[in-house]
Amino acid sequence: MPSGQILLADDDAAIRTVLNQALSRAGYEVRSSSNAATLWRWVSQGEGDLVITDVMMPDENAFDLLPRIKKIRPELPIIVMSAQNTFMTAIKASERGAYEYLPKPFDLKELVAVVGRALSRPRSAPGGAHAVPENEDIPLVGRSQAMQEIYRALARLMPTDLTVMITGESGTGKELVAKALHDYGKRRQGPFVAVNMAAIPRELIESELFGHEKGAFTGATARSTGRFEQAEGGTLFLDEIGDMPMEAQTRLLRVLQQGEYTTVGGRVPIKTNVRIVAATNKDLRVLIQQGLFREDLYFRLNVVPLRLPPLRERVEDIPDLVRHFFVLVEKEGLGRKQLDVEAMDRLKRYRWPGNVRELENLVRRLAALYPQDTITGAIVDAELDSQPLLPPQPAGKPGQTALQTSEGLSDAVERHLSEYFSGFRDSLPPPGLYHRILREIEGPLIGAALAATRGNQIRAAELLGVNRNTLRKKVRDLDLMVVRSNRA
Ligand SMILES: Nc1ncnc2c1ncn2[C@@H]1O[C@H](COP(=O)(O)OP(=O)(O)OP(=O)(O)O)[C@@H](O)[C@H]1O
Repeated sequence: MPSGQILLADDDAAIRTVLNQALSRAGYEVRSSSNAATLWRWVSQGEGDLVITDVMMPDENAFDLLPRIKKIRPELPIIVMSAQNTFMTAIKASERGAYEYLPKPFDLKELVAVVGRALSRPRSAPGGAHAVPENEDIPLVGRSQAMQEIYRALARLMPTDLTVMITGESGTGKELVAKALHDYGKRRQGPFVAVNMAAIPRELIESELFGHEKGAFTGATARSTGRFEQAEGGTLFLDEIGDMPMEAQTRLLRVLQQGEYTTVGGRVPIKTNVRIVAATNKDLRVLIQQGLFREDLYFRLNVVPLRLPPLRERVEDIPDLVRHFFVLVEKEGLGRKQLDVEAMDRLKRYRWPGNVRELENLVRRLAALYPQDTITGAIVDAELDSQPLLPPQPAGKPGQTALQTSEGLSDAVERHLSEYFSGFRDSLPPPGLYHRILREIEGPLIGAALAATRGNQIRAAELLGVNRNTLRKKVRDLDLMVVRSNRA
């Protein structure tokens, strides 16, 4: 049974009661208060093994209190809860030395797990507070659940130098996330250098990245520095990493393994101190199967994977993003507009194949081309005319709803398979394809059913129309993670 005293501060009595019950049931002793002053008194008297606090309290903002607590008791873990779920909240929590940040509402089981982890971590490793620039324009916009996860992951990554692999469709914000990791991380005084593998001729990639010596190849008339050298002490963002040729992959692997490289045509190993953030919109595991990407490099790069969801999976972010882009274009001298309800509805039902970039471009067009202050649904229709809309949210019972998206599932699978087969050119994929493909479809299907039922396996089995035991076995066999929530 775990033990320890928890100091809890939140001005909402209902939240105090619920958390008190959950934590007491888990074996902790809880003292709770509705204000920051009492929390501060307890902490300064040396009480408590862990603090859980809301950000907005009647007498003080917890972000102002945190540095004082850290000063007198640097090893006391602090968990911050907030309903103000922006990127900056997550970053500030990390910057002020919070052990963890939980956007409200959260799962009680998760809170208890975080408390358990915080209390069992080695005492000599206090959550490293690091100062980040004050009051920046918020770089990442969106408060959807999916973005909350990204913010929390970013906040945890800020004080580290870990290699990060960002995946996501084109235009989902991969470069923006890489830049935020740099700008708010501990290397922000160093350079941020971005290289797009798809934009450089393949035969020049090695020299671009690692530099070359004079005479290394025809046309190399002088020594040239590479991007690694330019990024020394900072971050190197390797975009479209799936397009990196094999030879360059081998050199990159060496950097990740040994922290050194040689220039093209050079012999002397050069030590390097660069944080690598890679990004791709391709499935690297498919490239590995096709022999186009080194598996060992994949594992070295994929230390912390971050998946950016496509915009159609977080349509609730669209109003915030639209507002954000209108503010940006206003700063550039274009008129500020607003969207009527119908126009916003159209945007939420659109597929957004180009994701946030496409939305940003649309806002620019609306600001530049239309004199009226209010943008109507008809205008949005005219601007998006060639693109298919998603069907409206079905109102009928789930059982009556046809399995329908703007691209049929079988069309998508067919397209995927044809790309997969063509990757093997004259040969065939490895045997066992039937079961491999079915597994790939089963995983997301069961995952989606569990997510929709918040991890309730009985309801997920009903939804899927399979036996409960069958579902349990599949979850085990496919090694799926089940996240339960009491909000099911
Ligand atoms: N969450 C967000 N908040 C604000 N702006 C965003 C967000 N996500 C993306 N953008 C904007 O959308 C545009 C595209 O983002 P970005 O270039 O980072 O995407 P990407 O995934 O790297 O695209 P690609 O794969 O095509 O290189 C940029 O102008 C970026 O500023």
